[in-house]
Amino acid sequence: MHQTSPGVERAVEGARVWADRLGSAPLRLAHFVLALLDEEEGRPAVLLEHIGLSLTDVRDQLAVLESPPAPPVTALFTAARDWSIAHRHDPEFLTDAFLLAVLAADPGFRTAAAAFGCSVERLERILTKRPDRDSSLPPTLAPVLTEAEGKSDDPFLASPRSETHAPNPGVDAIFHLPDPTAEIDAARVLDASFNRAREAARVLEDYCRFALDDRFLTEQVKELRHGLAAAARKLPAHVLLAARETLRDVGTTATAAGEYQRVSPAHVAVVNLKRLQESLRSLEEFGKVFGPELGRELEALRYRVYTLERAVVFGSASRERLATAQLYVLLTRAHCVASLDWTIREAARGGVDVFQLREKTMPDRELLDCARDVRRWTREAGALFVINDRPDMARLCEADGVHLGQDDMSVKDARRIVGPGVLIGVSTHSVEHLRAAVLDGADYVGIGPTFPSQTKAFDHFPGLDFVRAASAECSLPAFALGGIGSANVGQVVAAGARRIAVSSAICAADDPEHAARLLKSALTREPPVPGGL
Ligand SMILES: Cc1ncc(COP(=O)(O)OP(=O)(O)O)c(N)n1
Ligand SMILES: Cc1ncsc1CCOP(=O)(O)O
Ligand SMILES: [Mg+2]
Repeated sequence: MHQTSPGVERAVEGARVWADRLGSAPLRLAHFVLALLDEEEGRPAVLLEHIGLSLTDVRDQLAVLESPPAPPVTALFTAARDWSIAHRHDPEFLTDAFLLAVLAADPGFRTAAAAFGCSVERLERILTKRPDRDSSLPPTLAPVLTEAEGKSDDPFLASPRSETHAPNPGVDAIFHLPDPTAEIDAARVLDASFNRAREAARVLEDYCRFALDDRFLTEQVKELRHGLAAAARKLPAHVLLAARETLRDVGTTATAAGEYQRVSPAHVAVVNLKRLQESLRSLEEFGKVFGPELGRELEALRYRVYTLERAVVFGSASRERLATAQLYVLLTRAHCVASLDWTIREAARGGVDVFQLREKTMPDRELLDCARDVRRWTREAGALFVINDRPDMARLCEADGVHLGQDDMSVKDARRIVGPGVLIGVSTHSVEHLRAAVLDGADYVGIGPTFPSQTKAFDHFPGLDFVRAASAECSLPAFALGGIGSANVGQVVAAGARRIAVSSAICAADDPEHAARLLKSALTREPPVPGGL
């Protein structure tokens, strides 16, 4: 009677399912391997991924391989048990030992598996930390190393004798702890936390990609996932695998009350950002048990998640607050044909959603008085009010937002003045500026200058190309500006913009309501471009 683990029992049942699925009358060795790989979090799958194999590729190759009929399952059990006794002093063998037994059960199959990277020797070395190449499986199940394996293109197999026992040479020395219980305990936390962090990052990536349609944030999360994978590779697989006992994990049945409640995709993102931070903190702390390097690397990843959280969470709030804002006007009293309050009233009637007070030379006391007036008039008109350049003024006059250029105060410093509830806009002139603004926590961006402007002189115009690039890049509210009027707004919309900011086209118009209406209808006429500004 063999003592197997539930994972092995599931694999034996799964092998029959694979045989049926592939239309094979005899049960073949490949069917066992396919069944073992069905459990993505199981030891065999983790082991193969650790050595750099793609599970999809391995499955595809196994599915078409004409592998030999399997010997009686008791023979496989015996080989796995003997291996487990020899290496783990435990007759109760686990799925990884069973995988080795299956791969070694037939010389032809062993060679075929080695050719696509699943060499018995290579897997065994990782599981046993042994630097030598000789398999310790019983001779019947462990034929000599074949020619085919030595000639493989696989980097792990191409020069087998130069390879040490793990893909990351030297890590065992670093990670080996003198107390095996401490090693297993710490490794078990790391194994679970890596899985948790990887899963949370995947959920977040899906949110950025499919819910936000945000290419830049999606790439940021993907990079983070790769950073996690790179950190995980610094730990030898045998340390993690030896510690993996999901079936005996007391936490798998304990669920918190809120576990199944998610009110929106944004809520899913927030929960998973927290989950990612918590797992990284756990990784960082327990990683320190194995040395300072891993702790430091994981700490850097955790800080990246905080930045990402700000971009995703603040970004979502800004997207919501500015969801319907399409037409934004920069007001300078001297450029208006009549008074500011009349201009605001008329323009708001024509559909202006946001007004910015842009007074570059007004003395502070006058500016604050003016800003307080504009605050009142914009509130009456039901529009948002932003003040240019000056977070201090924004705070004093209770503006809805402040706008900052590349040479103005940083978002971080402005945030300290205006607090969390005030919108911060940032001028951007390139994709690099745009990416930085997203990570800095901007609530919206200005995109420009697009065309030569009567309001401000420029010597460089990122133009419509930048409008196009920006609309493909990020989901933060973005207003194209610079020389935009009724004559060229169509080109801006065609380049992907759904929001614009203008000054002279409305301030200097005899009929600001009509001018605003023309621009607004150009913005709303076109069907929204997917991922457009
Ligand atoms: C909505 C919007 N976008 C860009 C700007 C330009 O800001 P900045 O580059 O700081 O130039 P000044 O306007 O301060 O001269 C803006 N004001 N608003
Ligand atoms: C301040 C500023 N920054 C980029 S374009 C611009 C002025 C926009 O005004 P106009 O719409 O009159 O060109
Ligand atoms: Mg400025």
